[in-house]
Order: sequence, then structure tokens, then C-alpha cells
Amino acid sequence: MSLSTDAEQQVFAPADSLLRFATAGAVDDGKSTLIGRLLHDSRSLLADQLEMLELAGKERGDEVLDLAMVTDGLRAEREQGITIDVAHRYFETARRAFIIADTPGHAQYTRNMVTGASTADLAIVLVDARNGLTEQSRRHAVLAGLLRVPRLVLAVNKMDLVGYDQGVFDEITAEFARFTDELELRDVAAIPISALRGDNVVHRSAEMPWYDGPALLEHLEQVHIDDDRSAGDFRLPVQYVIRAQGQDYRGYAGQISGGRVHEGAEVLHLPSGLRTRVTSVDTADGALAEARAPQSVSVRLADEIDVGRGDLLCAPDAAPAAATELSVRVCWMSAKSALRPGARLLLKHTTRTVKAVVTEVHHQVDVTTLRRDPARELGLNDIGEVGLRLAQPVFCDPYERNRLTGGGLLIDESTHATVGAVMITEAR
Ligand SMILES: Nc1nc2c(ncn2[C@@H]2O[C@H](COP(=O)(O)OP(=O)(O)OP(=O)(O)O)[C@@H](O)[C@H]2O)c(=O)[nH]1
Repeated sequence: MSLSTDAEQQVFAPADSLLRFATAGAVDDGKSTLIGRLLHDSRSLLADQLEMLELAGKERGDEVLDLAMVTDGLRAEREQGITIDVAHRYFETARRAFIIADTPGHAQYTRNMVTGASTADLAIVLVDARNGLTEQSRRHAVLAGLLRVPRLVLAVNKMDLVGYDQGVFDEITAEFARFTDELELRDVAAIPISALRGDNVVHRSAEMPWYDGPALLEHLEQVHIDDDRSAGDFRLPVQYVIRAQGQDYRGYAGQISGGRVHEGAEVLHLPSGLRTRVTSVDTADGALAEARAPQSVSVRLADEIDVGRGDLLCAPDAAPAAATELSVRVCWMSAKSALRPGARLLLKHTTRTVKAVVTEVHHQVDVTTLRRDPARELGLNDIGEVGLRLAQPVFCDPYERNRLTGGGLLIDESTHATVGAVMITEAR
């Protein structure tokens, strides 16, 4: 199979051309209006959606479009079925494609934020300029920090209601900066906006000449995310073994969870510990000279090794731990029961699912101050650190090194419900 131009684009386009971002804000800070404004001003709304908005506006004699209505459909779905906690929507501009994870803002919905932000490249924390930083905004920033969302935007909304006053904006951003210093967030931008009026959302605002940074969408289009996933060590958790009937094809397929792989690369197979070479890197559109996280590929190997689902192909000189004892940070999501020592669960880690028992609850994290408090159990939406003992090893990295091979889900054995999100801090 040869490298085509299409394949080249596959290598160089996807990682940097798609930005996943999550929006977080308290009720009424203007999340829906902001998403509506982004879609409206970037011309991503369908003609009928636009017509519906204009009609509804005219009927009510509104001065400006009620853009929150755009996401109301999703919200109705969400209210009917508790299963849809996080609504995802897709839009694109000439420069980049976007997936928004819209997470409801109520205080008890920590778990939605965790779900929405765990794969995000960037999180927007929305605050109402009139209220400044609230406990909610701190909580959202702390969660973004814990989840290692690499980039944060503080969007100070409703600037129109404070007379577009620079003093208000400066005060909020200064307070936020003091707070985020402790969170080890690498990249924080602050943008004064009015989602309702459209100031600094897609177009730069004439109302705030004192602000000389980019509008929110410009920032989202420009922010560099390329290195996040593909800079680390190579990891390919095997999801399927592909055998082509009649042909002599055997490939190991999955999503690259870290680093890069190329034809000819030496790789290590776990659990066997055997080394071999990659003879080809294939995708649905043909072979690639090189692929990188988060692309999905199928690789063929030079030697016949017994490789199955749940195994890992990785960089030979930087293999992860094969661990049966883990310290993990957990966000507990079950309303039914608390997380206690002795609890028996399943840990879903990349493509492997293993039995786990909770050995101990180390502490709980106060998500507004980051303080560690002693705790014996974790309740719904609590975040804390616990020990897990596994029946079989998982091949894992610390979450701070790799969000995919360092993350996982806890699953109730009997109901198969997801009851916790896990970030691995230590593996033995
Ligand atoms: N004046 C002004 N009002 C705004 C702005 N953004 C949002 N609003 C208003 O604030 C109210 C709440 O906005 P929403 O977008 O529904 O808020 P939300 O954060 O999505 O709320 P939930 O989804 O319920 O959490 C609505 O009445 C909006 O019209 C703004 O920039 N300026």
C-alpha cells in the first residue's frame, strides 16, 4: 500500500484541526447563549433554526435574538432522559472544526463536568461579570486542573451589564490568576464578552477598545493543541484483531493513545514483553508512513506474537507500568451508594476491563480550595484519592503524563452503570 496525498493529510491534519472544548458555568451565566452565539455568528446554524429564532424573537418583540433557544432542544432531551448528561455539538469554521461538550452547571453536576472535560483540549469557564468569581467558577477551574485540561479560557460574560467596564474585568482576572497559579494550569486566557450582544465572541467588539486580545472564536481557532497527545511515548491499546479473509492480513487495531508510530518502528508488546517491528500502519483510507495520537489505526507486526484485545503495543524504551495496585483520584458518580473500602467494582482501563477492590480511602479533595480532608467514604460528586487492588494488571501511566492510559472508569458489576471516573496517580 502506498502513501497517497490523502494519507498525508490524515497524518498532518486531524490532530490540530479538531478542537474539543467544554463549557462550564453556573446556571444563568450564559452558557447556552454563548454556544448559540458561536454557532450563529460563525454561520453554523441551519436556515430553519435561524428562521425559528427570528420568528420567536419577532413574536415576543425581543430586541436581540434569544440564542439560548438553539440549545434548548438538547436541553429538553437531557431533562427527559437522565442518560444524556453531556450534549455534544459539532461546528466548523474555515480554520478548524470544533466539538463542544455542553455540561449543565448545577453544583451537584460535578460528574457531568468530569465526563465533558476529560477528553477536552480546552475548557471555557464562564462567569457573570456582575457576580465575579463564585464558588462554582472556582470549582470548575479546579476540576479543569484535576482533569488536566491543558488550556483554559476565562470568559467574563455579560460585560454589557457592567457598562463594558475595564475595571470589572481586570479585577475578576486578577483574582482568577491568583487562584489558578496553584492549579498548574499551563495556558489561561481571559476574554471579556457579551454572549447576548455578540461582543468578542466571533467578532471583536467596538465597545471594549481597552481590550486588544482576540475574540473568543479567534482564540479557539488559533490555540495550539498539536503537541498535547502526540508528544508522549507511543501507546496503542489493542481493541480488535483484524484478519482479512482470503488474504494474509493480520492487523492490530485501536486508537493511538500517546505518541507516534511509523512503519519500521520497534515496539514492545505487553503482557508478553516481546519486541518486534511494525511492518505497516494502516487506516480505512490506506497505509500511512506515520500516525500519531489520537488517530485510529491498524498495525501489522514483523513477528508472530499472540496479541489480543486488551494488550498494549508501546515504545520499547518507555513502557508503562503493569500494575495491580493503584492509587487513583476518583470522582464518584453513584447516587445509590457511597464508595467505601471493600467495594468490588470493575475498572475499565483503555481496552481492558478488570475486577477491582477498593483497599482504602486516603482523603477527599475540597474542590473549591484544593484542600485535602480526611474521609472514610466518597459520596455522589465527591472527589478523593483511593487505593485499588486489581485481579489482573493494567498497563498504565500516571494521568498527568497521559490522560488516556492514565484514566479509567469504575463500573458497577451488577448494573453495568458507570459509577466513577478515575485518574491514576500512582501504579505498582
Ligand atoms: N445582558 C446579557 N444577558 C445575557 C448575556 N448572556 C446571557 N444572558 C442572559 O442570561 C440568561 C441566562 O442565559 P443562558 O444562556 O440561558 O444561561 P445558561 O448558563 O445556559 O443557563 P443554564 O443552561 O440554565 O445553566 C438569559 O436570560 C440570557 O439572555 C449577556 O452577555 N448579556
